[in-house]
Amino acid sequence: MLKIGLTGGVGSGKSTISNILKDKGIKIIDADFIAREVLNIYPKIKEKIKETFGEEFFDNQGNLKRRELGNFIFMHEERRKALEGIIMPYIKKEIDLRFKTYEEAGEDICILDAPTLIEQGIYKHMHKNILIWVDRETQIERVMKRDNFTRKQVLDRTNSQMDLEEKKKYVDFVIDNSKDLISTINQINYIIAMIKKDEGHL
Ligand SMILES: CC(C)(COP(=O)(O)OP(=O)(O)OC[C@H]1O[C@@H](n2cnc3c(N)ncnc32)[C@H](O)[C@@H]1O)[C@@H](O)C(=O)NCCC(=O)NCCS
Ligand SMILES: Nc1ncnc2c1ncn2[C@@H]1O[C@H](COP(=O)(O)OP(=O)(O)OP(=O)(O)O)[C@@H](O)[C@H]1O
Repeated sequence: MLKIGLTGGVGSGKSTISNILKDKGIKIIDADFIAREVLNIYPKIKEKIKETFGEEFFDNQGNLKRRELGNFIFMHEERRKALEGIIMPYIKKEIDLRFKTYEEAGEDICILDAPTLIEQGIYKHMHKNILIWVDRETQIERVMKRDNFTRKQVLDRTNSQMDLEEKKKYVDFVIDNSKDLISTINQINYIIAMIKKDEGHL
C-alpha cells in the first residue's frame, strides 16, 4: 500500500484537500482528528496535561479547553514541546495502527494528513510527500476569518511551525492553494495520477 504524507501550515488547506481526496474514494488518516481521539482512548494523557499545565485547561465535564490550551502553548516553544512530549507518542502509535488496518483491508493508497509531518520526522516513513503551500498573507487572512483569531494568535501558530518555504525541501510535490479551488483540484488530480503511474516503481 502506498503511504502518502500530506502536510502544510495552519490553514493552508489540508482539510479542504483531504475532503476532496476522500470524495474520490481515497482513505485519509487525519492526525488532528487523532489528536482529539487519543484523549478519550488513553485517559492518562489528560492526567499528564493537568499535571503539567493545570486544571484551568479543563471544563466542569473534564473536557480539554482546546482553544485556551492552544493559545497558551503556541506562545512559547517549550510549552508546545512539553505538550508534544505528552501526546505525540500516542498519536504516532494510532497512525501506525490505522495504516496497518487499511493495508490489511487491501487498500492500495492511503493519505496521512498531518500538520507536523516533517517536524516529527514522519515524512521519512511515507512513499511520497505532498505540501499544501499558500502565500503567508493568504494563510493569515484565511485563519483569521475561519477561527475568528487575531493576527497575533495566527502568527503564534505559524511561528511555531516550520516555514512553508523550508518545508518545500522535504517533499516530492507542492500544491499552490493560494488561488481558487478549481486550480487546486487540477493540481491534486495531476499529482495523484503521477503517483499512481509511478506505483510499480515505489
Ligand atoms: C493545542 C491543541 C489542543 C489545540 O487544539 P485546536 O482544536 O484548537 O486545534 P487543532 O488540534 O484542530 O489544530 C489546528 C492546527 O494547529 C496546528 N497545530 C496543532 N498542533 C501543532 C503542533 N504541535 N505544532 C505546530 N502546529 C500545530 C496545525 O496547523 C493544526 O492543523 C491541539 O492542536 C493539540 O493537541 N496539539 C498537539 C498535538 C499535535 O502536535 N498534533 C499534530 C499531529 S501531527
Ligand atoms: N483555495 C481556497 N480558496 C479559498 N478558501 C480556501 C481555499 N482553500 C481553503 N480555503 C479556506 O481556508 C480555510 C483553511 O483551510 P483548511 O481548514 O482546509 O486548512 P487546514 O490546513 O486544514 O487548517 P488547520 O491546520 O488549522 O487544520 C478554510 O476556511 C477553507 O475553507
